[in-house]
Amino acid sequence: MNVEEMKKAVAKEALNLIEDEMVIGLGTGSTTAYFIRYLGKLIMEGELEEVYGVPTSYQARLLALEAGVPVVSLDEVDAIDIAVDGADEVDPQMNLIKGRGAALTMEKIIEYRAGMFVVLVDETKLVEWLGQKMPVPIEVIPVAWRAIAEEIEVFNATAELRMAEKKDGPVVTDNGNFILDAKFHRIEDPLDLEIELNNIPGVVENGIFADIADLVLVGTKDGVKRMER
Ligand SMILES: O=C(CO)[C@H](O)[C@H](O)COP(=O)(O)O
Repeated sequence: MNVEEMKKAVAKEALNLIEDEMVIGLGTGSTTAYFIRYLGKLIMEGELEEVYGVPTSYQARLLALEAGVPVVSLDEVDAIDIAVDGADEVDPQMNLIKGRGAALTMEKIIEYRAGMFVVLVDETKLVEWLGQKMPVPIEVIPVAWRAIAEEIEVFNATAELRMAEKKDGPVVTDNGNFILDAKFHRIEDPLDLEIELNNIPGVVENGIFADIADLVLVGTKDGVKRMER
């Protein structure tokens, strides 16, 4: 199985958790994109009824509309039954780094609120400790980016302003903010760092998702494996 097949396998596995009348948080990224497409297919075929998606980004919203998943926004629902999303790193305690797609703030709001948060990854995302491969994305108020980058150095880390690829200048998030990518040597205490980073004035949210995932479906060469609490 190659990485793309692993992503498809976990996306299909996650469909087993979906029932009629559920409100589903729809994550962002290439793995969740498979899930959204498969979900749309089940809805279009009449296999699932009265399910609604709450998108975590414009990407998720557009995909859901294209796939035939009815979308509602967070302020229209009383509760979110389940949220399904990808991740950039997963440690053995199921702490995550997310935000390569710059959607971390809405992702965290929706996933925190969900009755169950399911993470879909391929085995390349598994790490021994957070920060092993990926920087921590931090969404910041634009004018504060430099001040916050300097504050982050206190944590013995370096922060870079994320630049856009098909636009001149920095990436601007769905919320109109900038992203700093902060490289830490080794994150010993993810929950503590998550809280500390959010205490810096001007930080909107950061991409450490400590202690929030309920189930991680891992696509491996030998099939889908589960990590759960
Ligand atoms: O956090 C995210 C977007 O903000 C994504 O879920 C994360 O980057 C994983 O994406 P992919 O499934 O494409 O590897």
